[in-house]
Amino acid sequence: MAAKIRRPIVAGNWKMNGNLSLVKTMQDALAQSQLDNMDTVVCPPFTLLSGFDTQQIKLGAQNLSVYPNGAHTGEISAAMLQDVGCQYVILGHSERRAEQFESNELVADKVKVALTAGLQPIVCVGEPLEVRQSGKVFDYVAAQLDAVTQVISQQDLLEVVVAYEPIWAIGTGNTATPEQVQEVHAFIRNHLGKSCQEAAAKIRILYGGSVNAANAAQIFAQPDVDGGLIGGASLKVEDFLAICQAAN
Ligand SMILES: O=C[C@H](O)COP(=O)(O)O
Repeated sequence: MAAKIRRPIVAGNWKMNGNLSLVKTMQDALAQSQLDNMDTVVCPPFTLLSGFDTQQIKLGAQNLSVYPNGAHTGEISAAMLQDVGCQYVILGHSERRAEQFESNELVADKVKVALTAGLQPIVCVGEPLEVRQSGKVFDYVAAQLDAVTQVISQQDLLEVVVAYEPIWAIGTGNTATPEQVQEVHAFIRNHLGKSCQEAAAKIRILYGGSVNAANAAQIFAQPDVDGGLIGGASLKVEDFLAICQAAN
């Protein structure tokens, strides 16, 4: 396999899980690991963000408000995420698109807010099962990407991380095959290249959807896969470390 020019990332999306005890065990385990050739990012719920030592761990949030600080009850701003040491923020996760009715346009606006604040967005895209069965995966993913590229500059696109997460693979154990993953990742890279050729070469594209310690290495070995966005397995310290090792 040819060496990859892009630095791998593995991000653990805890979703609405975890507690202070898991923060401590994850923090201690990652501090002792020697994952020097990659970026390891933990994305716990907002309430646990300040429990991590950002000297040792890269932190990400799972969402941000499209608004700046002010009278927006229940919202968390980009400035607040920076204040607790976040470098990344997951945006457009399919669970938020479905449960919180986040449109392509709202996700794109949030990406712009994150970039303006100096946070690196991890932008999630990916199709539901019926779209895959109808053969329209590329059209679906292209529309999600285009909403973002229409509102940000080519320079800002270089700071974006994309996560391809087919919805049918999330939390189901039905991991996409390495061939299915590579096919869509190559499409994403090529499609982004139409907006910015430099981005096509440099942008990091993660796969998410039932990645575990057993299947990570084979998925990460695909040429256009630069790491993973990990859900369930990121809550188990040993499994998460094993997945990170596979990327390292
Ligand atoms: O953000 C993470 C993804 O939704 C994947 O979740 P999963 O690893 O539990 O399938």
